[in-house]
Amino acid sequence: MSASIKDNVSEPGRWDESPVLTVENLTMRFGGLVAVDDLSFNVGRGDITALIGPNGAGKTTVFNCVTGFYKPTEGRIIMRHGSAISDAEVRKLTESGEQSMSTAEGAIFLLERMPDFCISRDAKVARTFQNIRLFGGMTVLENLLVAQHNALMAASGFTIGGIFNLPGFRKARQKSIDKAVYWLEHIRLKERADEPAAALPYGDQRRLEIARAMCTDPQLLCLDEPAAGLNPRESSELNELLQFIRSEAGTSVLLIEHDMGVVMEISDHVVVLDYGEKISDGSADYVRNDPSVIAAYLGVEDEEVAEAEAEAAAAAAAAAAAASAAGQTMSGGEPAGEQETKP
Ligand SMILES: Nc1ncnc2c1ncn2[C@@H]1O[C@H](COP(=O)(O)OP(=O)(O)OP(=O)(O)O)[C@@H](O)[C@H]1O
Repeated sequence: MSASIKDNVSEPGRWDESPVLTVENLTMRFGGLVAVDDLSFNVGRGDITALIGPNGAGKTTVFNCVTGFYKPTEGRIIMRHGSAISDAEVRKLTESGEQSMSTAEGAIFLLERMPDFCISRDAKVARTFQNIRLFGGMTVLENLLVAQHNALMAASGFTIGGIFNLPGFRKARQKSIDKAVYWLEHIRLKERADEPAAALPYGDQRRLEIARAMCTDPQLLCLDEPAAGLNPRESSELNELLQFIRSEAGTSVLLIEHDMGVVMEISDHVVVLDYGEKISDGSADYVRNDPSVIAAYLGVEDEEVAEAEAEAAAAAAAAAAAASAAGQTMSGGEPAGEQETKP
């Protein structure tokens, strides 16, 4: 398997070189409805990747396949822990029929074979939902501690260590409190740690939900419309948090988002779906100027897309011809930069 996704709608990028996640020929059918149709794309390690598209394009279905809520009808979803995992190792895992395999550098997981709790616990994929799903009656701090339940249970030896408050358990509990406080500081909610989560304003609840996901130490964080319902100030705080997660925590982010301001400002890589198919895949600039994307959002006819694509191709050919003519003129004389420096 090559990590590079070669097709006629993709701009190759660094996300193809060492992806943390590869979605390969993913298809999801609900009876006769094809919600996702032969979709392939990479999520670059340490990148913010946005999955966008009009309503009903299949974005949430892709998330549900990646996080194990749905078993895909066809296709592979490969999660890599470690940047130097070879195609041969991925092939070996696929042929073995197993769900995961350790490698010299890390591990590989085939998510389509795994139950959802193993995807979050072992493959380290965390997610948030379109509707906030905090524990409203628990305090802000408790919401972050409950996310670390697995580690605390293991440290307690599955009860005994916790009941007798043994040193190993005490240490693990302090570590989880320290981690919760670290994230509370970064979402600026430390002062409200003891308040019920439901009492927070909407934007704070969104950031708390993301912090709760971060407390599970994910390698990949999947966010379903994190900016929905936020005002401009809250949107900008969200952008700041996501950029912090990328740069400081080193976690890769895959997000579904309708707010194009947020997508264009923070995304390293954008994948566009329409009617379950990928119509564009590249940098924010690449997809912004892609006529198919403009058409999908504005709803213009196919002929107009063909016309726009023909115009874009003609403009590119004219620019290339002009550049080549200029190159021939220049090669006959002196380079422009040197001429300027001469007395
Ligand atoms: N469990 C399901 N059973 C049947 N059809 C479904 C199911 N889940 C999704 N669909 C259908 O699959 C298609 C894609 O839906 P999906 O929710 O993935 O789109 P989306 O791009 O996330 O849309 P939105 O932006 O509105 O959330 C839609 O036609 C939807 O009705």
